[in-house]
Amino acid sequence: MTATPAHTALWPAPHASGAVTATVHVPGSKSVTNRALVLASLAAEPGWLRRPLRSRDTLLMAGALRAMGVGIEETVSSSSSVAGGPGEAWRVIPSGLHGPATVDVGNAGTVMRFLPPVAALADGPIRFDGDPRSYERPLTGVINALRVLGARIDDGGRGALPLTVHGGGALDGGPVEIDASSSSQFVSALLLSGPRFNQGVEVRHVGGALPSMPHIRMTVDMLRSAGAQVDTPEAGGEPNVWRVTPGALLGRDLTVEPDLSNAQPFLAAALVTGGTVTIPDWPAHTTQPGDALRQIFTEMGGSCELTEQGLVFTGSGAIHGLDVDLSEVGELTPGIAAVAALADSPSTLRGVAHLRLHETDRLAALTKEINGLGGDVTETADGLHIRPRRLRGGVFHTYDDHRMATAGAVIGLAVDGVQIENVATTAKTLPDFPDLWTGMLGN
Ligand SMILES: O=C(O)C1=C[C@@H](OP(=O)(O)O)[C@@H](O)[C@H](O)C1
Ligand SMILES: C=C(OP(=O)(O)O)C(=O)O
Repeated sequence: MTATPAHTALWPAPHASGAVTATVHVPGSKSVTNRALVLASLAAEPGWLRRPLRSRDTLLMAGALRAMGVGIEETVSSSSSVAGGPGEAWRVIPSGLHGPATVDVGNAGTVMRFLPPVAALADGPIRFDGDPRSYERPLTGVINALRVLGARIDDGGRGALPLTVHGGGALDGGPVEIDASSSSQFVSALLLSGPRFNQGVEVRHVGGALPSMPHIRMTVDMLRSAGAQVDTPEAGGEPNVWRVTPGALLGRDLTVEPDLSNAQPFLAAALVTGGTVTIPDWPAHTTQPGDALRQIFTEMGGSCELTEQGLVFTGSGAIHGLDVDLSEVGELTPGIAAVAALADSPSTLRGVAHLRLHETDRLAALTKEINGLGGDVTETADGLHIRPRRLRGGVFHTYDDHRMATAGAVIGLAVDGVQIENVATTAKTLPDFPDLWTGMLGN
């Protein structure tokens, strides 16, 4: 969070007049789409990406890879006879990566962390720049590791963006120690390009607790599906050590799962209004952290069932507070905080100090904006205490954070007169949010 922003456009968050009943088709996962784009670009043969997420973060990723020479062709198929069914499909055609090129990372953690290792494999200079907030987000783990692995990087001594990676067409690779306690994306970044390093890579995390472990498991799973050999702590290896063997990556035909973290506000709508929301294509098995919502929102008063139609989530009308460690699923915090502010008992959200360095300082932003509506939230060293109180309408600022906007919309269902400042910031991962939201409410 920075200083209170000037009001840009205000979006009146719709108030729910009763229990919501809806089926919501949630677009593809940001985290899967951006990993798939990187892996397909590093592969030895072309691949397909079906039902990719089309949002600011994924278009920035595609644009950056194109700038380095990768072919990404966007096609739309209306035929269900095409493998993967109707919808959008991207054909990714790898080629020799090269500079000079400029990469706009926006404020996408996946782009600013996953692509410097790719750039180190390119031939020529690749300049990275982005939104002002991207300069403040941690990157030293990736920069220092790449230097140890043989890359030349000019970051003006900042340890942050903007920077230039002077790619030499190949990278030695080998063992490296990093402190990834500020972002799991440091580990994912090094592993994703690891098969293409001459010696592969051995990443050893040293430092405080590692957040967002499901996202690291997603990286490992997707690498293995592309033919990479990865040794992990889970597979009987050393704790906090991951090894990727050098080797060619396969071109895949991958259909992207719905983004379960973006399903969160819609599930919250069922919980908050005592209604029922169905999310089609909810995967039976997934590494996405959003799958934890089945348990978390059940503990908060709902119930759910995985059916042929998808995940059917039903609210009971009651909303309970909870005491929960969210370190594995940090990106769910804003949505959980919004529901907790409407609950019948207090909540403690723990294990998420690193959210201070996300799109905005999410702990400060949630505290300020919920309290601005009459709430009683205090920050702790690693999270939030939320004591529910009757809330009133008012402006809910978003600080260019998509998950602040969707959290405000959840509160608006129950509290009349909430106005979301800059709802368009949801374009980072869910450009259709306002339409999906009003559609869900039958407007
Ligand atoms: O690898 C990924 O796709 C992500 C990892 C997490 O980052 P942090 O570990 O920095 O929280 C998560 O919060 C982010 O939204 C997406
Ligand atoms: C933290 C998030 O994004 P990023 O990938 O930019 O880190 C998020 O989407 O909640």
